[in-house]
Amino acid sequence: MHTDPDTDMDTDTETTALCPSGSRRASPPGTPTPEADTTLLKKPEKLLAELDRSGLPSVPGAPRRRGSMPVPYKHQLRRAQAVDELDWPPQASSSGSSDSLGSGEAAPAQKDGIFKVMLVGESGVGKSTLAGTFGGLQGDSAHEPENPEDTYERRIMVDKEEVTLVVYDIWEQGDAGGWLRDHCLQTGDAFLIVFSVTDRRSFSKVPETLLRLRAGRPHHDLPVILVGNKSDLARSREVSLEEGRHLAGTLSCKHIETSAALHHNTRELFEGAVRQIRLRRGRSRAGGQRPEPGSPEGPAAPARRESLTKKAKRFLANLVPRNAKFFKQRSRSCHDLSVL
Ligand SMILES: Nc1nc2c(ncn2[C@@H]2O[C@H](COP(=O)(O)OP(=O)(O)OP(=O)(O)O)[C@@H](O)[C@H]2O)c(=O)[nH]1
Repeated sequence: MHTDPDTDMDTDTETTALCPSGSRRASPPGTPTPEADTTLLKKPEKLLAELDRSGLPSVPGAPRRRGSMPVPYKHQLRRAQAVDELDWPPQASSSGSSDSLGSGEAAPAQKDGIFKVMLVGESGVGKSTLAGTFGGLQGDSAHEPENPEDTYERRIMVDKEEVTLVVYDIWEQGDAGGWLRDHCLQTGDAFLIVFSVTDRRSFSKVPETLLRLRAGRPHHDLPVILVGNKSDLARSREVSLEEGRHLAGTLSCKHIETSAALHHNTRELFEGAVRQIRLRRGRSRAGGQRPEPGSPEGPAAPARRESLTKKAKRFLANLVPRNAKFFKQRSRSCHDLSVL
């Protein structure tokens, strides 16, 4: 059992729950946001509210939509319609994030300071509990089903630089969750694939989830961290630390074990996600990112439709690194979230 009080998130950071109108409650730095002031929404409504926020007028001084105002017509559409009729998928931003949610018309410098992290994984592995630890919530009452807080925004210091980290816990299982999963895929700057070390089934689903993520953003070098949660439950452990690391090495991901219940390694996880995004942004600025196909510097767009076999091969090639030396390097450092 680990008890590590140091792993709690910074106390000098600011937490902002996103409100229904999509406008954030701005509290001055250092002012704690009262929990009672937090407006709780169900997941789809929260997402629409976020979409609304990205559509706010960019004119300085223009009024922001209040909760009492009617929702714009496009947001009153059914989910499927809304996806079809809004420009989808959104264009990738220069910062490497599609920015369909959240940052709206932010200046590039601002965008660079916003890091969007998606919690994904099977049901019951502890995604909401992890998100709660990030949001500063504590105790069981924070995770009552009628309080489905699922998006947290905090300003945190990582390596002496302040960033705005937004953590989304909106991943849904099953057919009904397809729309939200697509949003997750297109929006995230980094993905935390959470499994429970006490549930081998959730671990065995990791490659499939990763494949889905990489297939959804084939031309992006997505930061992905495998998170073995519930490490405090030593007696019911079904997945060893070595197995987790080995899988991460094989899949070219990072790996960390956490206990959301004890706040063990949770701070390392979220700060690590920021570092992974920063490293990739730095590399892409230095010219190392793979260009989009069809772009002047990228490979020519395929003239013909690919066969299913070819597509499958390409997905697998993306999943497993081709170069054995590279693979060894990656697998050795998969637990170090401060390096690529
Ligand atoms: N012992 C222990 N229990 C945990 C930990 N993390 C989460 N739990 C418990 O596991 C259960 C499921 O946690 P959730 O956070 O709801 O899991 P989830 O992945 O969000 O589940 P869905 O909302 O169904 O997708 C809850 O009873 C949590 O209290 C942990 O680190 N240790």
